[in-house]
Amino acid sequence: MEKKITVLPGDGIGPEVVTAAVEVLQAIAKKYNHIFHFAYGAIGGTAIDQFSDPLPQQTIDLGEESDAILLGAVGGPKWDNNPSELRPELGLLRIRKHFDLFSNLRPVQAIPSMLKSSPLKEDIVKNVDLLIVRELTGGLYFGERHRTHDEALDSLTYTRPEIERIVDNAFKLARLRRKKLTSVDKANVLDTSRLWREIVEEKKASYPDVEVEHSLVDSTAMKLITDPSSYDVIVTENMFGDILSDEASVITGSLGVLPSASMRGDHFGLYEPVHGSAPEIAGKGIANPAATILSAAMLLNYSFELAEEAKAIEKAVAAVFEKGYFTGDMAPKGTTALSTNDWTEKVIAEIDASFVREESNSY
Ligand SMILES: NC(=O)c1ccc[n+]([C@@H]2O[C@H](COP(=O)([O-])OP(=O)(O)OC[C@H]3O[C@@H](n4cnc5c(N)ncnc54)[C@H](O)[C@@H]3O)[C@@H](O)[C@H]2O)c1
Ligand SMILES: CC(C)[C@H](C(=O)O)[C@@H](O)C(=O)O
Ligand SMILES: [Mg+2]
Repeated sequence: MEKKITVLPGDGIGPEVVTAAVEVLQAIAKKYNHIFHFAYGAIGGTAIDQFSDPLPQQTIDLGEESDAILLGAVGGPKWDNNPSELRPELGLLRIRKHFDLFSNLRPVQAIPSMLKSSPLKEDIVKNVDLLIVRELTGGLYFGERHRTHDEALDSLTYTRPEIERIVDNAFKLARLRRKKLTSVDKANVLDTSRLWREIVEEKKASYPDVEVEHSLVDSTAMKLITDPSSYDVIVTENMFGDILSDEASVITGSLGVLPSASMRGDHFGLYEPVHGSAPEIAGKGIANPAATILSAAMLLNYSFELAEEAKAIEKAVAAVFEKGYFTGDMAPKGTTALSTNDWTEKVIAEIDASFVREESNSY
């Protein structure tokens, strides 16, 4: 298979974790005889520095010409006092909107070897396998806004079609999993949430095999920590999904392992870790690349329908954790943490080794 991937490293640790993921994709291409063309573009703070624009037209054009986008992270203190139209984060919001990537999938799985890295009790996290489906192109992030010296406005709007498409998407995903859908809102206060809840109730009839519950976002935040294994698919609006997904990283022990896929309903997608640019550790070569490597696995699975290759990456990552290799964010006390490069090499070695094993099994 021959495919074109746009790579947008971004800021902070973005370039470090993206380099790791590209190396893993190259290893997969070599082993499975695929050709992946990587075309690099600018986004975020580095794009502001080079082009005075957090999402230059060249970057959009690259994305248009490619089959998928792999992104690192944007943002950092250097640009924190910029005017709102020159913020790195705006590049991310604009690329999501431009490509209509309304469905952001954020899986959270606690694999046994990670359990010791979680501050939560092993009993609580051991069976967690949930998927947050976050609406990504509406809500507060894209509402009418205004700012004067003494007043600021951010508005939260959702239309029926915007809610319908993400809710449908979540029901379909729940069907492929354990068939339980938790819709998270703040319907005791917000009108957008009441509309959201009404639509989930209407849609329920089309998916009679899926069990549905409604849950208020504040108590969901609590239950996500006290009883995370009770969730299968969680569907929610943009801002709630942003907050709950960072919270869910506590289950796995680090933000550095949560991947994501942002989809628009066909095979095209943008893949990025849930975490940000972690400026305080940038340039040190110690960032955890697992989230971006696992995002690359999602890319292979969803955009290229290469399920076996995606599985090979996931298995390799799990095997590296299983053997007790961790970067600093996850390494248990008293153990030596691996650098980003060394940890990535372990993953590539696992991919190579498993491939040799499978090849020899076939004779
Ligand atoms: N998708 C994105 O590009 C994205 C997402 C979130 C935040 N941001 C931006 O990132 C900047 C920093 O934000 P923040 O500090 O609130 O969030 P962050 O996710 O960058 O970092 C939160 C904490 O997690 C740690 N961390 C994150 N990823 C890690 C990794 N791969 N390995 C090891 N440790 C990791 C950081 O060191 C920090 O302690 C801000 O400018 C913010 O706007 C960007
Ligand atoms: C950087 C920011 C705009 C972004 C968001 O809020 O969507 C980030 O936190 C994320 O989770 O991808
Ligand atoms: Mg976030």
